[in-house]
Amino acid sequence: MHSLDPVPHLTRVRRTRPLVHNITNHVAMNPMANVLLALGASPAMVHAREEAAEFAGLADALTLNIGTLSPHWVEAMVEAARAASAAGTPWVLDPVAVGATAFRRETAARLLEPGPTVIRGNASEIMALAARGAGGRGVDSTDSSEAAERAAVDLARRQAAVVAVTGAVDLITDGRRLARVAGGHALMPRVTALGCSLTGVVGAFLAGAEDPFEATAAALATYAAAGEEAGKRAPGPGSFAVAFLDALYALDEATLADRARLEVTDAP
Ligand SMILES: Nc1ncnc2c1ncn2[C@@H]1O[C@H](COP(=O)(O)OP(=O)(O)OP(=O)(O)O)[C@@H](O)[C@H]1O
Ligand SMILES: Cc1ncsc1CCO
Ligand SMILES: [Mg+2]
Repeated sequence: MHSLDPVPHLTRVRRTRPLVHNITNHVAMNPMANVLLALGASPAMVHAREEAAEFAGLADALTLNIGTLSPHWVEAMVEAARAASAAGTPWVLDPVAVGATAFRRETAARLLEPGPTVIRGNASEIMALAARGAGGRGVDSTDSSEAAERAAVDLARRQAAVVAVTGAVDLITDGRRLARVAGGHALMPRVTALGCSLTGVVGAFLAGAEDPFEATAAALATYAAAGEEAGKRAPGPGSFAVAFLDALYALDEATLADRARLEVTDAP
């Protein structure tokens, strides 16, 4: 068992206020920007092909999400990914519903090429991506994160990337280490784009981090702690969405240290 303290990572994000460039889906655009602001990062949603690569070169981190694709956006994403990789800027791929259609599979394959720092998806998405095949029904997971453990470790090794699988328990692996983050709240998957927004939070934690595996696990532990706090106050998804932003904003280092349920072992 290795130890991993998420607190210094949250401190770094709030101190440095990283500029996070996101090309995300139409559903996530607003909630994701609000989540990043509540966290203490600076979001920018910049998707035109004419400027995506240039902006990726300025940002502290980039995140790409294939939730509501169109051909123009795909080219913007590919160019932004190449620019980030060339500049040594960390970037995250969120392969929304990748198993559902050929367009998504082909786009994900093109985006794996320039080498994401982190791949963050739900269990069905990570299993489909690892198998290079179909799987899952849509944007919601039909599998548990435990079922995706082997796929996550294999994908991390094949891509030389960190892979994060979210669900009731989150898994994070770099192919060598495996972290489990418990906590969060059952209302989290009942609010749209909370996973997409988490992808932005992972981007914020990657900015200036030495170890992307540790930074990703810290991001997921922070998210789970905020979700747990929000769940104490919200009776349903509508109020949960608001309570979650407030909880993320209010989350202090002592509460994170107290709430974080994070364990790290060797990957199987
Ligand atoms: N049953 C659950 N209990 C606690 N936390 C959960 C549960 N399911 C998901 N979460 C948390 O919700 C967040 C989003 O994960 P989820 O797997 O729902 O992403 P997603 O499917 O990509 O979401 P979306 O596509 O709607 O943005 C993560 O922080 C995860 O830990
Ligand atoms: C609902 C939905 N449809 C495409 S993207 C998205 C946001 C959650 O992934
Ligand atoms: Mg998702």
